[in-house]
Amino acid sequence: MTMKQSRFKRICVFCGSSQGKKASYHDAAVELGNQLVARSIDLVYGGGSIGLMGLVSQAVYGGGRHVIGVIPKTLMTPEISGETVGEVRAVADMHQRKAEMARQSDAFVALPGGYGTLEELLEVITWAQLGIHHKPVGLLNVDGYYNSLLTFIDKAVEEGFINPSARRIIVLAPTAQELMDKLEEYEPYHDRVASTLNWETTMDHLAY
Ligand SMILES: C/C(=C\CNc1ncnc2c1ncn2[C@@H]1O[C@H](COP(=O)(O)O)[C@@H](O)[C@H]1O)CO
Repeated sequence: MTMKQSRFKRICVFCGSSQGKKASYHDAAVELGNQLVARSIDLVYGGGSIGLMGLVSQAVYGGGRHVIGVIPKTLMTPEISGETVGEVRAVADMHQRKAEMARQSDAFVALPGGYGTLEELLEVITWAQLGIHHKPVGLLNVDGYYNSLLTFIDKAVEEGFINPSARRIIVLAPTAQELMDKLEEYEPYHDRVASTLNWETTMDHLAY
């Protein structure tokens, strides 16, 4: 398959350190890895080989692309996180990990996952809302896994806690191919107030 040159060099994937119960989660992780390979995009992720994290990283590495696993030293043992394929970047803690993953990437994609995935996803959405970065944030809603989160977010919009224009920060699709196509077209979100904020001292490395 010939593919147009992607606008992205590296994409950061957040996903479960478990595989979940449905084969569709497993399949989506492999399919996302294959999409990155087909589009000549490298992977940044949380390191290790467990759960969906292992599946997506092995698909990208096996397809010949570069993989960067950013992992806190405490989680680096094979008993806890397994082996990382590709390049390992050891960091001091979870905060440094997220900053480094964000710094290294041109976009973010979340697959199904638990608390860790949700926290990573919501942080990059919040950072986009505040104008800390202008990188696309994709949500791969495999088998409607995130429907209840999306319903909650719509409720927060309705109740006046999320600006309707900020709802579009989340780029949503049910398959990896559709999501990647949408991310390629995404126009960065800009908030009038956020655009006046100056994050340069700590966050200028995130500018897209
Ligand atoms: C100590 C335990 C698990 C350690 N496993 C992890 N290894 C690597 N990265 C992890 C781990 N746990 C969380 N992460 C990060 O959060 C996301 C996955 O978390 P989730 O809660 O499984 O959704 C992932 O993107 C990583 O960056 C306890 O068993």
